[in-house]
Amino acid sequence: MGLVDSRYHRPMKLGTVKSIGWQLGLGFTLLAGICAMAVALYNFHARQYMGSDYTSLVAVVVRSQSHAVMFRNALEDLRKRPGDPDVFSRLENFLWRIPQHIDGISFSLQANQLSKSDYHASLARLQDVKERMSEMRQQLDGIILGASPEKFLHQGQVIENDLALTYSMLEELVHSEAAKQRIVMERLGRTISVLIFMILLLIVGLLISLFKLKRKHHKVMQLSQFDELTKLGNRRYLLSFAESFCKQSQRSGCSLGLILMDIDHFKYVNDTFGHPAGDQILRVFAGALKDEVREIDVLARIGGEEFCVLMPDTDVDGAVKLAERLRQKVSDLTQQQLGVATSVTMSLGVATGHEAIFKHLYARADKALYQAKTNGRNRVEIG
Ligand SMILES: Nc1nc2c(ncn2[C@@H]2O[C@H](COP(=O)(O)OP(=O)(O)OP(=O)(O)O)[C@@H](O)[C@H]2O)c(=O)[nH]1
Repeated sequence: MGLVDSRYHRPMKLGTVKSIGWQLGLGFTLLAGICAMAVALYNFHARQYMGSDYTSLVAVVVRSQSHAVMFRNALEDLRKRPGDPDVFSRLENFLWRIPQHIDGISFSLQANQLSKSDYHASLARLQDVKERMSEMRQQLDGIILGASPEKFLHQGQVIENDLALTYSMLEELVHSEAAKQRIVMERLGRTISVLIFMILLLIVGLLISLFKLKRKHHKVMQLSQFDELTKLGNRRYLLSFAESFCKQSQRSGCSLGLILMDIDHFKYVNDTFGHPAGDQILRVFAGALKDEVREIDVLARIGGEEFCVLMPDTDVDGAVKLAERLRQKVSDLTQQQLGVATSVTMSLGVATGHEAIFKHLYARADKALYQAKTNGRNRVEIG
């Protein structure tokens, strides 16, 4: 009498749980890594376009183009009305405003992170125009005092041509960059959608895996605590209640009862009718016990043909009464009920008390069971 016969218990599948945990962790890390790399790569590729405001840059360039046109008109007016003070003041205004716009455009080009090589030549030409305009301001002072405007007009026409050409080149550049930005933004939108989809997929995958893991864990717990043949709890199941029942009995002062049961001459049954018949008897036997015990009692199969009932709040009289009832019920099982052409009896050992340690209660019941066997079997003894 003693330990569980390992031949009749399936091994726990703890390895399965561990491997699922591994797969889960690895899958999550891989996906998270891929997502992070995709975002980082795209950010690097698209950073030139992210912070650029091409709409306002286009507006600045277009406005500057209108300055060039107005400057040309003012030059025309000077040609037609060389002494008109109104024309002088318009020209003065342009010679002051256009360089300021050139500074504004230079700043906007640099701030919008365009590729320097794309706008370098235009910028150099604008700087040159700016310098030439400061010379023209001095020339205009001379014209106001009566000098000939011919040189001024010629230089003004060259500058106006340079400005028109440079601004149209810049407009083309900014438009093409704005088109690229639109494409990048569209791609970015798609990438974000894909990422969100992947994250959702990841969450769903995780939830499914967690659900499966929980089910496997439940199954492992079942396998590790229950006996497949009789569907009763096993020794581990019994022990999971035993110590707390002992503590509770000590605290409440109520007696804890334990009945150990062992089928008599079961080896003979096996040898005579075969193992499948023995299994059948064990199943019927377990069912008969189950019908008799209270819900609060812990019924377990703790060995091959060895069973026990742990009963909280049960004194010796109550325990012996139940033991006798069980013994009677088993010996009354008919051949029809058993499904085998034989009858079955069992020996029982009873122990009750307020033991602090379950092992001590068990040892007393075990000793009583041994007494029942040696005193002729099919009987109850108290330990
Ligand atoms: N069919 C079947 N037999 C089992 C199972 N578990 C243990 N046994 C058998 O139960 C028998 C127990 O034999 P013993 O320990 O000699 O005890 P016994 O023949 O019942 O004799 P006593 O206990 O002294 O009355 C062995 O033949 C085991 O193989 C099981 O799950 N199924």
